[in-house]
Amino acid sequence: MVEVLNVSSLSKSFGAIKVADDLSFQLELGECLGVIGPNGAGKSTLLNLIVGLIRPDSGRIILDGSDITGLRPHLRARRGIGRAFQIPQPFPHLTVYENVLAAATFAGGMHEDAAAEAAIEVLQLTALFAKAELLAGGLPLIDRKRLEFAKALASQPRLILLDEIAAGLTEPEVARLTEVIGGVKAGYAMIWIEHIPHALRAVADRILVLDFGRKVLEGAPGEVMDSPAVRRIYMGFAADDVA
Ligand SMILES: Nc1ncnc2c1ncn2[C@@H]1O[C@H](COP(=O)(O)OP(=O)(O)OP(=O)(O)O)[C@@H](O)[C@H]1O
Repeated sequence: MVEVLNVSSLSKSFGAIKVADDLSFQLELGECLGVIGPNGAGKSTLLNLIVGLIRPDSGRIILDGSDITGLRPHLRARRGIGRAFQIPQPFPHLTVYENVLAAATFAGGMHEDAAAEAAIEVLQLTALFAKAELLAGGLPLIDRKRLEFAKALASQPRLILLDEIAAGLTEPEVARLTEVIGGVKAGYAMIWIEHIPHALRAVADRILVLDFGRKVLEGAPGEVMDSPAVRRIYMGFAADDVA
């Protein structure tokens, strides 16, 4: 087992609001940690703490054995943290290939042939190869989501952070995106915030439940999703709604 991320006793408050409250968890290579919790629970804040956009009040973040708690965001990115957002933001006037190539070059620090090879490999992994020459701005939402994920992969990450990447997709599209994410996860450590329970069930190895910045529960997806407390309090639906 290779530990990629170790978060210990991470705390952060904005004024009187605790957005991270003594959070600790670990993540190994090939593992996907799903993160759920109600609106305002601190899920995006956790990712912002990990990428360095927000500094914690206390606690430590260790990536691949090195303490990155004090590092600035661009230096953390260089250590191998890639992020994909809910709203994809490709360069619309560049092709799909050029977008991924730009990520491999500028975020991944690769040059010429190596960047081109990496871009092609990522396009294949994300089922975008056939669309490589299309302009990113004209893609349907599912392909823009794939491209968002492809750009994160092209940045040569060890740790991939996914922030509600499946939001806004139809059911069949969620399944297609989930297949892509599940297909590559063995090579990375992943944290995936998502409000779609069955997407997390399909890919996540563990699920961490946040509320008011606190870890309420962490465990196997079935166990966590089937917990009456999670169904009622944190996800706002009744037991029978979960597939
Ligand atoms: N920069 C900031 N300054 C002050 N308060 C903030 C800041 N960023 C986040 N917050 C507050 O921290 C709390 C947690 O926000 P966060 O976006 O992390 O929640 P979330 O779990 O991701 O919610 P959602 O599911 O709605 O995206 C919220 O109350 C939010 O208003």
